[in-house]
Amino acid sequence: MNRNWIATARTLSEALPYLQRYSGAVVVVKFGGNAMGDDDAMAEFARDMVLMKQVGMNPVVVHGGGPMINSLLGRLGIESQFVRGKRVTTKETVEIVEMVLSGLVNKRIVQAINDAGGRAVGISGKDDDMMVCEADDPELGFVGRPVEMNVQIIRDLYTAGMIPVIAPVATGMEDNETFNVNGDTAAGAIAGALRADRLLLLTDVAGVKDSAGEVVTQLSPDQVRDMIADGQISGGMIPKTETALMALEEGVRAVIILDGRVPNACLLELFTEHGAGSMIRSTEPRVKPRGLRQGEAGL
Ligand SMILES: Nc1ncnc2c1ncn2[C@@H]1O[C@H](COP(=O)(O)OP(=O)(O)O)[C@@H](O)[C@H]1O
Ligand SMILES: CC(=O)N[C@@H](CCC(=O)OP(=O)(O)O)C(=O)O
Repeated sequence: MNRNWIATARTLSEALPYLQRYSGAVVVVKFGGNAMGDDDAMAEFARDMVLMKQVGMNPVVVHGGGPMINSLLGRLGIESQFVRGKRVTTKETVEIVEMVLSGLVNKRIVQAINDAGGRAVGISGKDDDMMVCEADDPELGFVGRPVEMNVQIIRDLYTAGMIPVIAPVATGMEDNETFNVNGDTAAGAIAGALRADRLLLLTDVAGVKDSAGEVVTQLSPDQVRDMIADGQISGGMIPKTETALMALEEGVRAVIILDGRVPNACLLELFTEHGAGSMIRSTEPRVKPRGLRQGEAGL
């Protein structure tokens, strides 16, 4: 018998406890612009989402698209400026941001998931007033901080068999303003409001690294706070880990920061003993299941 077939059968068999464990689980996946890569990488990500849905999980995709916004702004002769990881967003820029995120990037992901056999529906925080924001910081202009979440639309979509794909653009409380929301912030707010079982933050590093450059596979919120305080966590990893802490406080069971450029990163994390990246959670250590009865909670 072909050895590859035997290995494939074993891999499927080994995935059984994880498939049981995650049946019905809500998994919010933040797909950052840097993790998106080329068409092949996009197609692979889409297949992972469709597989998760097929085996009974409820994936919810929240995407970024910072590099794509930079590119269009550059072509228009507008310089990109960031303060503490967030884009300074003028009234003019916010139009470009919405065009790129709700248009180009959102529909590219929707199309890839549909091509892989799923049923993706693209929305932004504006749809059904899902995410209502106020200004984050006057220095940043039209950058929003979510203050009111109405996530029933997301539940309706995944209950009906669809995969929601969400652009981090939102409505303001007054004057019909449009706000640009950092993708990590939006994913954390959505995962928190859904009380998601998992929040996966796909980025372009292997995980949270310590001062020796080693990925720390398991972290408690206190360890994360210490690493921010002593400078081991810096730059773009600060808003990411702060988002993780906030999501945990709101009831998300665990947050994983992982490298989205690794093939099948989400499947590797969810369906193998190996796991991937850095898991941040409050209580028990990272225990992998030995085999659960159908319907038994194991998260
Ligand atoms: N302790 C750390 N572990 C890993 N990455 C870190 C750490 N501290 C700072 N970083 C930086 O954070 C970056 C990830 O944040 P960012 O570039 O904003 O990601 P994304 O664009 O995917 O949202 C890494 O590329 C790395 O340069
Ligand atoms: C306020 C703010 O910074 N918004 C981000 C939204 C996109 C994003 O977060 O994209 P990545 O996940 O690819 O970085 C921006 O304008 O770039």
